[in-house]
Amino acid sequence: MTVEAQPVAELPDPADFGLAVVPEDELPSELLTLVGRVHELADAVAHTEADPAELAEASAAVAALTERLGARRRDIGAMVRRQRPGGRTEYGTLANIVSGPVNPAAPPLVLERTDEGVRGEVVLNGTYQGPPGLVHGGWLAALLDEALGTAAGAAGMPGLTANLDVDYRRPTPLNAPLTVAARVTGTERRKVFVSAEIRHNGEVTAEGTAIMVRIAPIG
Ligand SMILES: CCCCCCCCCC(=O)SCCNC(=O)CCNC(=O)[C@H](O)C(C)(C)COP(=O)(O)OP(=O)(O)OC[C@H]1O[C@@H](n2cnc3c(N)ncnc32)[C@H](O)[C@@H]1OP(=O)(O)O
Repeated sequence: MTVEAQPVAELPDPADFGLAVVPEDELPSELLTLVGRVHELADAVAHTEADPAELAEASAAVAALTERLGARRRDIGAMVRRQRPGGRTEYGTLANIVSGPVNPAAPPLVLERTDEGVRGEVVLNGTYQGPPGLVHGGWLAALLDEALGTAAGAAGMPGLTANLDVDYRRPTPLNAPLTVAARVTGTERRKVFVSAEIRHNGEVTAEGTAIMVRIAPIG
């Protein structure tokens, strides 16, 4: 395969494209704690059998909190800047639905670079349920997509997913440790070919390939 999608030595600063950038170490620990609590809250709500009076009380408390916290909203599209070992700088979408550190709906999946590509571990709670007791296939595709995109970015070739193919090999359990890994397998002009898989107990439960297309402003 030809190698014409050349990696860039240094990724551009998203601030140059008008996006807000928040250094990771400036995120208040109180916010991260709140995100974790709301993440757990969603699972509790999805599975509660509390009685109606308790539910009404909880609903009023949540509505009050929503109004209070929503009064000062960050811009959609804000990015997080992370300093990595060796002085490397990485950017991610702050409220990314899969890996965003401030998104309570995100598992979140934290992906680290490896010699091969990227790898991370994640546990999906009951809010990611599709079939009874199992992870929803759309969420598995989302995890794969994120890993595939991050692998391309980590290789210095960030882009958008043009095509995603997923094979579901085994049922993926909820509330169990999963590993997600991805790597670049080839390039051709602006196309970056990537592959990824999700494993439980070492066994592949889902795997996928994607074509990421490097986009002009960040190419
Ligand atoms: C550090 C970053 C970490 C990021 C992690 C986040 C991961 C999450 C990734 C996502 O979820 S991205 C969101 C979902 N994807 C999108 O919203 C993309 C929507 N599609 C588009 O914006 C455009 O279609 C796209 C930018 C992908 C391509 O349009 P372009 O006009 O820039 O490219 P063009 O159509 O000229 O195609 C360029 C090459 O890609 C090929 N291509 C385009 N679409 C394709 C497709 N669907 N399948 C196969 N190949 C495709 C096309 O044939 C061509 O190949 P050749 O070089 O061989 O001529």
